[in-house]
Amino acid sequence: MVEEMGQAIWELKAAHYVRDEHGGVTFSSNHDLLRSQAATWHDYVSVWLAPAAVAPPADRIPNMYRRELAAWDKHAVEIGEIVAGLLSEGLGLDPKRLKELSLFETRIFGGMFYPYCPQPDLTVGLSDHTDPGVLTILLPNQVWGLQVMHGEKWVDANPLPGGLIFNIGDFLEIVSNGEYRSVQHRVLANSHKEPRVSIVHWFDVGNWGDSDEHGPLPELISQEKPARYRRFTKKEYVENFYSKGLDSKSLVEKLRL
Ligand SMILES: O=C(O)CCC(=O)C(=O)O
Ligand SMILES: [Fe+2]
Repeated sequence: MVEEMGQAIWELKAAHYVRDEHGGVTFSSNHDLLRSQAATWHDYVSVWLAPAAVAPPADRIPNMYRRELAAWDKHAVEIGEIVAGLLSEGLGLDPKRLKELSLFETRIFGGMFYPYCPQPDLTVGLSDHTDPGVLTILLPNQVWGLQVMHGEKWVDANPLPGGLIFNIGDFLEIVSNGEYRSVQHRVLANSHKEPRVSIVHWFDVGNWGDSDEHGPLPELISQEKPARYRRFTKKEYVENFYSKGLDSKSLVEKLRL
């Protein structure tokens, strides 16, 4: 479906081409184009799925993938909740703790489309970044290109057929007081003739007023393990993300004590 949208006729793309990143359905080329220092080699479809206040009316979602998207979202929520339970337990907390904090209430679907790039040494497909939210689920096709930073080195994250990849985001790193680390990753410009396609589900905090604060969970802070990050407001979080390209400093670096 993302591949179809990527290859779609220009009229369809143009109907959804917007650079507003705060809700609804968008189609854009190089989604952080106006914020980053250099252009990268991808097209991008996104749909805000929840909360309802930012989700588009159903008829704004292109007909060609309305049903598939709803089905995929349902599965992504199921698996996201299972993983959230395991992540809570991994912190020694009640399995429902992260969910009850409304950490998984905002969901954004992203369809990343990386067409063949004739000069892949001149740019990347997607700049080096950490995901700002809580958890990301990736479902890539079999065209290779994703890399993660391991130690000081970029390592290929080769796709397994049908395999899902879960990324910890900055938010979860902070809430877990650094027990989980957000992973730095990037996508190389696609040198294969076939397009690289990756389906992305970002889970983020819902139900969060402008002046409410989040920070390391109090039960994870002790004399032996003092807070590693300061608390922050929604305003700070949103401004940090939207004032820069993907390629510059993450929130984690700014909040580290
Ligand atoms: O294309 C991919 O597999 C990764 C996409 C990604 O990292 C992102 O959109 O945040
Ligand atoms: Fe990412």
